[in-house]
Amino acid sequence: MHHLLDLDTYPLDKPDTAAYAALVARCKARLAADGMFDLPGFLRPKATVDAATAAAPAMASESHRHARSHNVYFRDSVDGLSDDDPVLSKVETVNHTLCADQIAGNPVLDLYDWAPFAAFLAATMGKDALYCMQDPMARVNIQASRDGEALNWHFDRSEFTTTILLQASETGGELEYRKDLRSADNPNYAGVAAVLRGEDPEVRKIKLVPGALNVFRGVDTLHRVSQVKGPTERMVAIFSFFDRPGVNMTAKEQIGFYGRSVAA
Ligand SMILES: O=C(O)CCC(=O)C(=O)O
Ligand SMILES: [Fe+2]
Repeated sequence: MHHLLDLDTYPLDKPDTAAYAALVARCKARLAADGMFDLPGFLRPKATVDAATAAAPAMASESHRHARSHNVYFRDSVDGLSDDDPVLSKVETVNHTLCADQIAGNPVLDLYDWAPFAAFLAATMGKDALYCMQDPMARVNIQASRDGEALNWHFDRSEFTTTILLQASETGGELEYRKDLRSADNPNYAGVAAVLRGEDPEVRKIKLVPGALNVFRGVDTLHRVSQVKGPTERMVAIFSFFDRPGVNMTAKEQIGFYGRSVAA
């Protein structure tokens, strides 16, 4: 893994060392304070460029263009809210997705299947273990956003989101987020509406650098990727982990996310 990852700075391969414990403690503190941590230079510059370059032809020719009008919950209705509640207002998202079965040989798949990666992520999240998905499509996705496109405001369905930016756009493509906007027992609709109106001073913005590992609590951190501007597409690898092994999507889910299914 040394050729792919900066294991001198981030010793994921040495879980029994004080340096590893210190790194995990730092990430946990960042998650608690900011709802997010990022590790610049995690994927080495050459591996980052290689991953983006390897994905580019398939991205141009066979990615799934996913355009949708959605609310922050990706749900048609929410109990207790009328359909015209501002919290349910629709925003537009467009992006282009390559699934794991379309990026064979890409370095990001080697990283995904390297057991210390999941073990490290679990440690930062205070979990006993995390497991790779079995699903041949969903395991790792590479998503591109092109000139004028954005991933709009949403909460994630999974508790944590783990990404590595592979290629930045000239401008735009920043991750905007508002940590701790809701919790399991408080949906905080007024707070959600305030963010959507652009009136929450606690919204923060981070311009990720290519190669940085980024982890955030997407389930209660409202977030979006701002509109990309310029000829270079923003490309990000998204890694899916679960607290149990062997998770697959249903055929319906695959079609919903990717426009095709490989499920039996
Ligand atoms: O592209 C990013 O940086 C964030 C991706 C994201 O929010 C998601 O996949 O749910
Ligand atoms: Fe998200």
